Amino acid sequence: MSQNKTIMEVNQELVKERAKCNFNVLEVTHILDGGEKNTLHRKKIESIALDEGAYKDPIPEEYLSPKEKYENAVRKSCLFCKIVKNALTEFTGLEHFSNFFVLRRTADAFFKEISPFLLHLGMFLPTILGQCTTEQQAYWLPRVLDIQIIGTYAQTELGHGTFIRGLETTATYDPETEEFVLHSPTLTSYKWWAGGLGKTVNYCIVVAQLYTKGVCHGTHLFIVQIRDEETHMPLPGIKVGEIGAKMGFNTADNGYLAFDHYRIPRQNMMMKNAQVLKDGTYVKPDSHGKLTYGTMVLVRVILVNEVAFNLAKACTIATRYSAVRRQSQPKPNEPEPQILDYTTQQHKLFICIATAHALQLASAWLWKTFNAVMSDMKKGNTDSLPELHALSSCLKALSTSDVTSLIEQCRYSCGGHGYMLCSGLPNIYSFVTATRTYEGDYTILLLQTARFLVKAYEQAEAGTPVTPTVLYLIEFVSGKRTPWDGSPEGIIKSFQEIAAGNISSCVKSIRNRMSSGLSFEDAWELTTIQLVGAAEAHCRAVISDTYKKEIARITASSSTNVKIVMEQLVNLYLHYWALNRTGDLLRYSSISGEDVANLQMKYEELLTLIRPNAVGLVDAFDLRDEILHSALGSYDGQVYKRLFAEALKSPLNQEPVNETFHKYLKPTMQGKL
Ligand SMILES: CCCCCCCCCCCCCCCCCCCCC/C=C/C(=O)SCCNC(=O)CCNC(=O)[C@H](O)C(C)(C)COP(=O)(O)OP(=O)(O)OC[C@H]1O[C@@H](n2cnc3c(N)ncnc32)[C@H](O)[C@@H]1OP(=O)(O)O
Ligand SMILES: Cc1cc2nc3c(=O)[nH]c(=O)nc-3n(C[C@H](O)[C@H](O)[C@H](O)COP(=O)(O)OP(=O)(O)OC[C@H]3O[C@@H](n4cnc5c(N)ncnc54)[C@H](O)[C@@H]3O)c2cc1C
Repeated sequence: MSQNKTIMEVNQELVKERAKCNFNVLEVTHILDGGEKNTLHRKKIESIALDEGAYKDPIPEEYLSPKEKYENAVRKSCLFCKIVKNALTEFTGLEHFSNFFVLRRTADAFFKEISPFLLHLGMFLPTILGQCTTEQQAYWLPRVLDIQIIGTYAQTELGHGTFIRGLETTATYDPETEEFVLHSPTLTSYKWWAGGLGKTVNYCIVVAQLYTKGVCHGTHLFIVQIRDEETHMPLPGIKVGEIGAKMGFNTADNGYLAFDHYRIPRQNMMMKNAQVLKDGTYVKPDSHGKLTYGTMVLVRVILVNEVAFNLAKACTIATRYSAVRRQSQPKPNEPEPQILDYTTQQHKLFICIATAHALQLASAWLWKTFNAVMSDMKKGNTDSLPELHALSSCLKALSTSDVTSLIEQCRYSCGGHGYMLCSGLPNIYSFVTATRTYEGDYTILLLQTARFLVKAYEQAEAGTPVTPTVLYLIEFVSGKRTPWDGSPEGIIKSFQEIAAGNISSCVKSIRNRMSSGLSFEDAWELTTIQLVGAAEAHCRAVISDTYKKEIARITASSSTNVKIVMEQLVNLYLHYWALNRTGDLLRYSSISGEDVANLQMKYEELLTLIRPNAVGLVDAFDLRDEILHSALGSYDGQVYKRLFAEALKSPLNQEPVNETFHKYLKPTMQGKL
């Protein structure tokens, strides 16, 4: 493995673990990267960006003041841009966006939290690609890709994040001057949260209610210059600043923004889907009404990959640490075991490895689906958009929620040392927990998927065709059931039956409530707990099915031992979730109590089978130490030496006696305070 320039010798515990591993680690790395070519490309970018050590901080980030942290993050963002500029100029369209995954991964060596430029590449650029006409793109894209301007995406307001139709910022067209007048009528209409808005960006995309000829046409997108390109001073009519300290994202200068009758040229409305003509005539999009929500769909797709990567980081740290750490003495006169040998520790960690694989493969599949839908839409066909919206919504919701819990589980599995910032786990957690909220809150997105599922159920009942991911509904409404057999295919089938059963129960509840006199909205509202459950069950079935099929497809030409360990992980994922949902299985499938006991036995066997390969499996994520930022998870496993070295960096350790002794402690102890 291309591991890092380690200055310490590798801990013998890890040497032994690596010797035990029975599969070719590099082959698994290629699977996770999507092929050997991608691995080589990734390593090349990582080398360009990291080999010279430019990412290193003179003082550890955590000991800087908030202002210094931010300034350091801007310095490093500019440096990172300079280093990877060639990779940016290779970019020619949305279909190449996956190139940025490699940059994103590499950037983690530079930032323990996040770059203030994240939104520039993560949302400003894709919105220009997705929402601008060809002429607009020709004007904006070169400036964006060359970082001549820096932008962000300002949609959320102080008063509304979820309910986009409730946004209050207005953009009123003035045909006299051919300009839009942007205005923030209330405090709750202030834009709030956009990353980089506080101090970094000079442009942003603003989502505002469009008024022309006295009529409101709903939310539309506008490119707005907010700061002078020379002086960086906010332009007249703009009020902008930073929103303050947060649980994480503290180097992202999330900001607020308000407009006082601020004018922008007509051409700055993003006009790919709807237009305002010079005289103020509004030209409606002739296809799907929600096309202006396109960037959110893209970013939801990207986030599945993002959290899979972060989970890979967390479980690399926790698994390597668990191989080094020894604790307790279950058998008298025998050495303390590695904590990785405890079955409960394996239960905490191996599901993390399997989930990182499942989500990595599901995200690659979703990315392909996204590109296929985009290509249909270029030809004017928006038929597959509702399914993409339903899929990206539930996959974003479930993956961010699962990964948030599993990263916390990785921290628990590292005991007290996991609580240290230098373990790397708190930063990973505080970054990932936000993904559950932003780009569409968990509950909201699952309810969007539920809308789609309820409609699909009604179509299946009516005998009209349904889309591929809900084909299982046809069997369900026909009354056909598959007897429980405990095979991987059988478990996936039962997950589909759970999903179908849950959707069917929701439909019944809504109908019953409506027949007792409630409106559809009220009946829906009272059923939302079940609807969220149904969407979650559907998504679990989709992830499980995709994971199993993708592994079978990709490993068809792999070596035997790689095939075996990959299949063990798929089975572990399926058994874990089957055991987690025994209530649903008993309700919707033909599983018996004895079958549940067999599932448990099989699950515990899988843990034992995976155990010798655990360190090899996390090595296969091929995460350089620079990217992990972890005293517990480095490739050399020198956990204690690294923890001590980190402790010595604390500012409190730079002097033998702190001045508080003379000011407060001594007077207190001597009764003189
Ligand atoms: C070189 C630089 C150096 C620096 C290095 C940096 C690193 C390198 C960069 C690498 C970049 C790559 C990585 C990128 C990572 C990305 C991270 C980005 C970080 C982002 C930070 C956060 C940003 C944000 O949060 S932006 C704000 C997001 N806000 C939301 O998501 C709001 C959620 N709300 C909604 O989506 C909607 O309002 C909703 C869905 C709740 C309801 O909308 P509605 O208008 O009320 O609609 P409704 O009536 O309910 O439904 C009508 C109808 O429409 C359908 N619908 C809804 N939405 C969509 C949609 N999006 N698409 C299609 N259809 C949709 C809905 O289903 C209904 O259909 P029917 O049932 O058929 O009627
Ligand atoms: C770190 C971070 C970065 C962000 N970056 C950006 C950015 O760059 N640009 C940007 O525009 N925005 C950004 N956001 C904002 C983000 O998109 C919103 O916070 C998010 O969409 C949730 O909206 P909200 O905050 O209004 O929550 P709310 O909608 O107020 O949600 C609060 C609670 O109410 C529940 N709820 C709300 N409506 C319903 C309903 N209809 N049914 C059932 N329950 C409901 C939710 O489930 C949630 O539990 C960022 C947020 C964070 C945390």
